[in-house]
Amino acid sequence: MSELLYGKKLDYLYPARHNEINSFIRYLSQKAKDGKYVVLEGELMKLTSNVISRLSMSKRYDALMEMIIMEHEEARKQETREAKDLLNILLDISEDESMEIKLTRENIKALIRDILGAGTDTSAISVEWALAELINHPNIMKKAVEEIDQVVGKNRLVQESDIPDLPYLQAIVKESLRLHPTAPMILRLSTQDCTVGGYHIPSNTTTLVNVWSLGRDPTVWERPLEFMPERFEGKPLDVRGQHFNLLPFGSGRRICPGTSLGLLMIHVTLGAMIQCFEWKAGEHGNLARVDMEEGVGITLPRANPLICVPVVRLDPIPFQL
Ligand code: HEM
Repeated sequence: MSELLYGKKLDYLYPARHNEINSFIRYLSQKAKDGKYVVLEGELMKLTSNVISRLSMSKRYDALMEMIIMEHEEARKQETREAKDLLNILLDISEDESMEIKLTRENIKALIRDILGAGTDTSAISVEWALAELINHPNIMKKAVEEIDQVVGKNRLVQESDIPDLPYLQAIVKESLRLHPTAPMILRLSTQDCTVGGYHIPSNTTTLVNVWSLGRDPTVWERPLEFMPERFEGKPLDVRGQHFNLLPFGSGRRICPGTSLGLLMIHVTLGAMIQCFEWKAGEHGNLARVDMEEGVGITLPRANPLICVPVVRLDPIPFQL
């Protein structure tokens, strides 16, 4: 990856970046001329997704989305559309005359961009951390695999509808999200003066909630730094914003809208990975454990990528659900 995005190759891709930055500056200068404000977060997101999209596929994000929207619209006319996707649902909403607020094409593109941006990294990194913990805790791994074998068997793949019957897997996911929340800081802006924990917070103040340290608070969690899924067994503690020492998806009005999807993805991906394979740490599968050092980033990545060798556990692998 760094080969691809480094040195000469990066120079080669310069015109696309240059072009996009020019358009961005042009857009800003127009706003300046008109004396209008700019919502920078959205505009910068547009800039970066256009750059990335052009670098990787020679099309601006906007043009790419336009093509995809047009394909969807064509299929909708001919009623040949297959299973619904989010874009189809958003197009349904945008065509609904009875809606109080009209969803524009721009809104649709922005929503899809948000979803792509917020939904991919977080879910992937969560699975990576959870698997790393399991590799380092063979007894917990063994218990999780036994639960899956008992509930699902060996002739079909674990699926979403199995999750309610896999309480130990659920406890593992909660425990991993407690120690490794992929959005370690959440932001809030106070709309009025308030007092939190004895501190006065004036209105219009940006505050950061440190989800990472809430999950490790020794006054709340017993042996907080240990990976112990058992702490959740038989407890009504969940991760959906009701327990303020466990907020991997945030809480309140701005709670992560992808919580359910994210949780489904993590459980099923992790479940299937350990159902079908044993995981040996290291490039040659010869390491006793994997390191758990955290990297730098908004989504709490690992410092070093998790590299391990999958060894088939079920032969044949039951690809059917
Ligand atoms: C393990 C997976 C995920 C984690 C840990 C996670 C975590 C979070 C957190 C902590 C927030 C901020 C919430 C707050 O401020 O209270 C957030 C926001 C958001 N998440 Fe997720 N997320 C995950 C998966 C997803 C998925 C799969 C999607 C979409 C498909 C998604 C879409 C979003 C969006 C659009 C926001 C912004 C919401 C807003 O600003 O109102 N997330 N996420």
